[in-house]
Amino acid sequence: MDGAVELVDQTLLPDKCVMLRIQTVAELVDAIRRLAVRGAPALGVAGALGVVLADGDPGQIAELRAARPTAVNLAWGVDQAAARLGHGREAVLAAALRVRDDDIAACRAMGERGADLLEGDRLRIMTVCNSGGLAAVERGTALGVVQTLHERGRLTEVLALETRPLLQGARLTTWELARMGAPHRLIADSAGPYLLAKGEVDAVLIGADRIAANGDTANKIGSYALALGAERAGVPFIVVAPESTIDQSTPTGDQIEIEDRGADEIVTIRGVRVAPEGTPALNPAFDVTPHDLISAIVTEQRVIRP
Ligand SMILES: CSC[C@H]1O[C@H](OP(=O)(O)O)[C@H](O)[C@@H]1O
Repeated sequence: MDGAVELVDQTLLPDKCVMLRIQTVAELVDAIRRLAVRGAPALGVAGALGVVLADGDPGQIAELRAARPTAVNLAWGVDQAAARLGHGREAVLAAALRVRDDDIAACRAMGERGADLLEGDRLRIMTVCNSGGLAAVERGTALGVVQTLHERGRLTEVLALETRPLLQGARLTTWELARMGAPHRLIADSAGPYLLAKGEVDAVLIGADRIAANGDTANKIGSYALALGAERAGVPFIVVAPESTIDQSTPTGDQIEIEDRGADEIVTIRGVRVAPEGTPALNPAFDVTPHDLISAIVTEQRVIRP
């Protein structure tokens, strides 16, 4: 890190792969808020590296830590680096790079553990949003399990929800699956529960933004609907997330703050208005899946049965 944080501007994918060179906390906060960088583990790494850019300024560190509320990883990553502030810039940088390197190792371990957990040699996997390397550093969480299954020759296909309103599935997950050569089809969000009911899916794999102490899990809006559909269809519903996403200080999902991202993302698609001018909208960016609808939580260290 030569005084800058470099990251892919995910708002431009899949059309353009452009690297952003971030040199100030203000630039990083903006990138986080507009989802140029997004995904819980990636936010943790960005937050940790952002503490180096803050150069000890407590106001900038506080603003960085609060840039998005739901993914616990952002605050956790900031805290990991900030804990070394009294030991000089090099110590803070070393802590931030450790967050990055630990995430790389964690995603590979989750991929292995998740693939080992699943039974069957020709698996049809459904997923929502994006939980690949773009949402982490490399390989990702739920999509890291998909990549491991693919590498082991055990993947039939991925059914990826487009993931309205910001289309992380349509734009990012398909882009990552195409790059890894994994067979996939894109579906409308509302087709997910129906295809589960039709027996088209062997397992649902999702990432997570915050896992409460009782296992209730906040993830992209639409996850809860898949959990309900999976439960009724008797299909395993598996959360894949690093230990840093588990928040023991939050007792249940009721205490998880769900980010509301405003009406514009609902009434427009990529800048084109799709509802009458002035249409009011509600835009919770996440929902909470109760622990009793979750078959297993796979981390880099263990499989948890909530
Ligand atoms: C690997 S966890 C990624 C997680 O973050 C996403 O949210 P956003 O795109 O708003 O950052 C989504 O909830 C994914 O499951």
